[in-house]
Amino acid sequence: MITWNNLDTLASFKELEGVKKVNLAEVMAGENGAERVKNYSVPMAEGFAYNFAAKQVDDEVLEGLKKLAEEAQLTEKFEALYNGEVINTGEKRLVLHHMTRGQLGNAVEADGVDKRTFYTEQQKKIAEFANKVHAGEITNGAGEKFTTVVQIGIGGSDLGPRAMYLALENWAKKNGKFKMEAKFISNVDPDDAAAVLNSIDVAHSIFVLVSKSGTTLETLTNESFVKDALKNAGLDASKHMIAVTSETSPLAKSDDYLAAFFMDDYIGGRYSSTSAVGGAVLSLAFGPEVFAQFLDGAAAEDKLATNKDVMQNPAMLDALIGVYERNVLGYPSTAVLPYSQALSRFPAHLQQLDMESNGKAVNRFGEPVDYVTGPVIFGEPGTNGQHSFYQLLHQGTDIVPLQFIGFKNSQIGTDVVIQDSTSQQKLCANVAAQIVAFACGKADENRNKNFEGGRPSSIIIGDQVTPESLGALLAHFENKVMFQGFLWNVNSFDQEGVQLGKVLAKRVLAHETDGALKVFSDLLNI
Ligand SMILES: O=P(O)(O)OC[C@H]1O[C@H](O)[C@H](O)[C@@H](O)[C@@H]1O
Repeated sequence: MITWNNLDTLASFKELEGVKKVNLAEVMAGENGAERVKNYSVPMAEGFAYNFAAKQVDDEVLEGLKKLAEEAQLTEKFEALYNGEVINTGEKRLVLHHMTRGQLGNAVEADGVDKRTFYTEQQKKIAEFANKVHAGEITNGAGEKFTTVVQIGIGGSDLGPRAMYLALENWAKKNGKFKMEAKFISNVDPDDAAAVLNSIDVAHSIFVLVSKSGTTLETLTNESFVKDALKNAGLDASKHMIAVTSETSPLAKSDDYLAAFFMDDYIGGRYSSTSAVGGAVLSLAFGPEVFAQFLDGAAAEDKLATNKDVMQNPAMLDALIGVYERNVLGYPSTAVLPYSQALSRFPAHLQQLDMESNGKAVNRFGEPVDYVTGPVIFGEPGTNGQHSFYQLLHQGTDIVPLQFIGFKNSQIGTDVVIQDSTSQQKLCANVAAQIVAFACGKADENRNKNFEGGRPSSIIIGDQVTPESLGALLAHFENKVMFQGFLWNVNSFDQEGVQLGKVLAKRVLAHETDGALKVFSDLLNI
């Protein structure tokens, strides 16, 4: 029997609050620290390891976290989720994104169909379509091959696919898998669509309109923007556009598209990179085989997340340490710091994934909770971040837990030796140095130059950003966020908090305003 309880009602949580806090600077110093780095590491899929040596935990805290995982029934809740229970209580929906990349539990039937069959059929259709585009069997009106794919979408219909495309672009070019360049239009700022349209050859571009609901103002506006551009170029828009949406959306019934591919309400936007939402653009850009490899990596990581043993379940451990930092140590935010240029937009994707999922002040039954939930997530790739906001991370008044991601190898492989080391070695040297600098600090008589240390971080270390490893990394964070939602007893799968602003914006555009809204509207010349 699963019971959904608030974090502060769990005996194991109360016990954890009483456990002696770890002095990170102390435990990370000397031989002891070296031992921790060797031992506090959990294998992940696709050659990754999650190393938490520099987190503010010890064996006693870990014991407490294991008890918490058990009492909060994390494994059982995940099991219920992938077996098709209505986990999204706010919207009364199942949560099935894991099914887009594998089958963890039972077959799930919903809306009269087997869901796994539905998702794989969509993938097959996308693969066939992409292969035909690449083979020149599906062409523009003049019978010429498409060379560019442009995704139009926002939020979950943009961030994940864009981050994944950028992560694999150079890998694909290097490995002979690059089929088409991809561009993305998301913002309703007209400069976004205009700039993208100016940068491409519209006559040889295929546009993927992505909107699960089919009602998102920004996306529909940008669709019209693009259709206008196609018309102005004397082109038939319906020969240049495909749609990815849910079967119940208004877009699903339209004849305006060359083809339509479907996801459904059981795949949250921010969890949709492995569905048709990521599938269409990534299959067109790199070929369906690459997209399938990406799904394999995600599936492998999902499997690990089913493990009952916390020490063999990196996503669960990461989640538990995060909750410990948030609710016991009281740290307000988390920085995600990939030391990889390929992951330049990965932090932006994680911002939505994490903050839209767990930025909640009521539990899954709609009752207010008496504890803090999701942290503020931000990040930039290293080393760029080091020359930007690391000052605050090292010496600011807030302690910000850090999640480093590092790779032994670059993607392109071109490198130079300057001052006896390659750029890749310099990159990796920096991440190693940062972990120790944050954890251990350095005493100095000059207070201004003093580093307290005690600033916790973890690192996920991998070989290279490849389709498989990227899939695994994505699934790790999706599962981490899910487990944290279980611990906080919030519904991680709805996002009511984004509605009010949308409603008020509509009122502004309809000139139905008064008070502050009216004055702001006037100030902005609407
Ligand atoms: O895919 P769509 O239905 O167009 O939704 C796009 C995005 O907009 C909404 O406002 C939500 O906050 C996001 O979760 C969603 O991903």
